[in-house]
Amino acid sequence: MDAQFWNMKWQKNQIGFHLPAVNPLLVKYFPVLELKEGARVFVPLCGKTLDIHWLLQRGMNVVGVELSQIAVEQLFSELALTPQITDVAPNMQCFQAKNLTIFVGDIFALSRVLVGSVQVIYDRAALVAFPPAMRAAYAEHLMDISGTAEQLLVTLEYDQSCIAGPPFSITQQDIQRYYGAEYAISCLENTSVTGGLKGGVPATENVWFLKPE
Ligand SMILES: C[S@@+](CC[C@H](N)C(=O)[O-])C[C@H]1O[C@@H](n2cnc3c(N)ncnc32)[C@H](O)[C@@H]1O
Repeated sequence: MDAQFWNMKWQKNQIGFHLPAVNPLLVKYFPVLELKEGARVFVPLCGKTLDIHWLLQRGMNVVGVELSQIAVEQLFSELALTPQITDVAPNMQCFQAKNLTIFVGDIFALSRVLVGSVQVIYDRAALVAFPPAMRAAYAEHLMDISGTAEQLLVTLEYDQSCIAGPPFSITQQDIQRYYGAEYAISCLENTSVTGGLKGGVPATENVWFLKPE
């Protein structure tokens, strides 16, 4: 899953991962985060998720990162915001308007200085977007650039031999392996995915709260 793979998905508008409504799991578990108005929420691999609209409406400051410029242009357009665009690093631009800052580029090229201080990470469809070989590096880098901020993390679990990812299946043991040394991990919910994944493969959507220890 390299940049070309994802850029092609956006170019061809093959964005089945993009939900047509705000994720009900975010709405349900947002109170667990106990965020005050103005808190900074980091949304890695944000696409143009409607969850960002919802977080902004709740008075949050949102910082995201996304490879695809198409996605980010659509995000700002759908929010009726005109971004100021600046070059902030080689192959990295920053789109900024009001309480929204989106870095356009590879998350692995993003530094802690650029991200700034964040209270929480909201990871929906980011960890699961990386194949197993890249996942530990993503988890390490995410902790590094966020100062190991607490996380609301949504993952999927299913029989990986039935279909190829993304999204990839992630087990509780995986979460423990990637994050167990730095966070206390609580599972908030396991829900069956209605109709299964891609043609009906039974799957569970898991919601995790990761609190730095
Ligand atoms: C599965 S989608 C999830 C999007 C969003 N979180 C959502 O819930 O709709 C993964 C997104 O991550 C972006 N992406 C993939 N690899 C990336 C990387 N290394 N750095 C930044 N963005 C990346 C893709 O372009 C895609 O929009």
